Amino acid sequence: MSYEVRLSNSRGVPYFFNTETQQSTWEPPAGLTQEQVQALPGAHLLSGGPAPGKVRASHLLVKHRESRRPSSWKEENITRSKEEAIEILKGYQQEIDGSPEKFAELAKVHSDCSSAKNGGDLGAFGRGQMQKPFEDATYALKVGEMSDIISTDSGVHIILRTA
Ligand SMILES: Cn1nc(-c2ccccc2)cc1C(=O)N[C@H](Cc1nc2ccccc2[nH]1)C(=O)O
Repeated sequence: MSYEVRLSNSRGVPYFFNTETQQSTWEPPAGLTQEQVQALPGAHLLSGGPAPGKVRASHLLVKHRESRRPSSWKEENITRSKEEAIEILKGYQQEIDGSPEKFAELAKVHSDCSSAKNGGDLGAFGRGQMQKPFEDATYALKVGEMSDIISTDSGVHIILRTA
C-alpha cells in the first residue's frame, strides 16, 4: 500500500491519500508505525510548519523619507529621516526586550507595514520572495530569535523568525 500526506484545501489540515485505491482518510492508516508515517511523502505537512526550505517571520517596520513607498496605513506622507527611524526602532527594540508577545503587540500598533494588522506576521516565504537583506537576515535567525535592526528599500525593520 502506498500513501502520501496531502493538505485539504477546504479544511487546511493534512490527510492521508492512498495512491493505489485513491482513497483518503483523516487518520493515519492503521498498521503504519510512527516512523513509517513520518517517512511518507508530504509528512512535513503533519507538523503544521512551513514547507521544507521555507521560513515564517514577523517584522516591525519603521519607514522613512527615503523608503520606496514613504506612506503607510499609519501615515499618508512619511517625512522622518532614516536616522530618526532607527532611533524610534531602537526604542521599540528596548521595549520588546526579546518578548515575542511584546513584539506582536508593538508591531500591531507601530509597524508601517500592512502586516501590522497581523501583529507583523508575514506568513511563510521562501528564498527569492522578499528583499534580499530581509531574506538573508531571516534565514540567519534561529526559530524564536529576533534580528537586530536591518535596512531594506522599504525602511528599517526588526524581524522575529517564528518557523
Ligand atoms: C511583503 N508584505 N507582506 C505583507 C502582508 C503580509 C500578510 C498580511 C498583510 C500584509 C505586506 C508586505 C509588504 O511588502 N508591505 C510593505 C512594506 C514591507 N516591505 C517589506 C520588505 C521585506 C519584508 C516585509 C516588508 N513589508 C508596505 O506595506 O508598504
